[in-house]
Amino acid sequence: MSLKVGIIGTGMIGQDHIRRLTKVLSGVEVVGVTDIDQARAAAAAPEVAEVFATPTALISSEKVQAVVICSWGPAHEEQLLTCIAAGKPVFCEKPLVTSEAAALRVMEAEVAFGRRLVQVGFMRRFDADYRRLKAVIDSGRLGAPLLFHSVHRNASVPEGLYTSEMPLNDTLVHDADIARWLLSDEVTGVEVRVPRRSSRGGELRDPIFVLLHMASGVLVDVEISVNIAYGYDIRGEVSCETGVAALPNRPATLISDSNGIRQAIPEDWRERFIEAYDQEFREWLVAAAAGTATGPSTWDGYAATLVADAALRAVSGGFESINLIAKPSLYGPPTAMAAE
Ligand SMILES: NC(=O)c1ccc[n+]([C@@H]2O[C@H](COP(=O)([O-])OP(=O)(O)OC[C@H]3O[C@@H](n4cnc5c(N)ncnc54)[C@H](O)[C@@H]3O)[C@@H](O)[C@H]2O)c1
Ligand SMILES: O[C@H]1[C@H](O)[C@@H](O)[C@H](O)[C@@H](O)[C@H]1O
Repeated sequence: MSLKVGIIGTGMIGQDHIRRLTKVLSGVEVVGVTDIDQARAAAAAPEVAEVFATPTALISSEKVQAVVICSWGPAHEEQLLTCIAAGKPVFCEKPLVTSEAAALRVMEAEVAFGRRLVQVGFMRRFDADYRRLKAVIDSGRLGAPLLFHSVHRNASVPEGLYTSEMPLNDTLVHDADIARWLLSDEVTGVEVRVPRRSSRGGELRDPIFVLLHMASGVLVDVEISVNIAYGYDIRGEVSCETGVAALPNRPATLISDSNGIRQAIPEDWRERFIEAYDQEFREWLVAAAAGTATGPSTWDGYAATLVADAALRAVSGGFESINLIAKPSLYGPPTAMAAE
């Protein structure tokens, strides 16, 4: 039997996830869509799907068994709380929410419900290259990790929609989450440096350099560049005591012509992480069909939100510390930092 899913937000990633759920994956049916732009929702809706007037109407419909949230970050809180109140499993695109207070409200509601319902869209955790990198670190054969270099480059970002806070509260959250996950660690403090501004980014602080201090003492440097022009370039390298482990360059067809020999670079996140998104939804569908959620949790979304908040405060210079609440047992054993 197929899981009946409703989609909130039918913009770039909403449309890509509709394609994935209707054309790539099995065991799922998209039965409803909604967007504040009703014409966009209608254009994106698969033939069998109903276009709902509001997120609340979609979430409360008996037709919809589980929900996928692909609206803008600031809209996520209300939609998540409505899903939790309805007891429906929900996949929420990152960022979970855009403030600490909102993250705590969502966590409180899910803990009170008593069962995990929320999976956050940190798709890098489902990427085969990142999974292999983590297996090497976890095996311990290179000794303890000491430094992690994370490079996050976007060719461009949507003009007007991508605001000055977003390098830190929309883009950096991926690097914060992957650092926590790869290193099985928590971020305890953040520093930010703003170098010479790219002339391509208008008023945006771009690029931006972030240093994450982990509870173990590992340092993570992150380059965020969101107007790099040449493609979507994601790199990661972990220096350990007796060796270095890095993400591979993605295999792509080698083109030889009068310009030389070259390999194509992915254009954007859709291309770079296409298999990771497929896998994240495969795993979500299994858990959602059982009425729950696995993978990146509300706790992980909360931790990444605190990093974003601290980074926004650290823009003016200095070190900003992060203080997580004690981890509710719903999200697993206490982390190093929460236990201190
Ligand atoms: N995991 C990833 O790699 C990844 C990639 C892209 C986007 N995202 C995330 O997905 C979300 C959407 O991003 P996008 O690039 O598709 O943006 P987008 O602007 O293309 O689409 C967002 C859509 O949501 C709709 N919307 C906004 N608020 C709404 C509300 N309150 N109710 C109903 N509809 C609403 C908008 O009208 C728009 O159609 C963001 O949170 C973004 O950070 C994640
Ligand atoms: O919403 C997108 C998405 O999360 C991408 O994966 C990231 O690279 C972009 O910077 C961000 O704006």
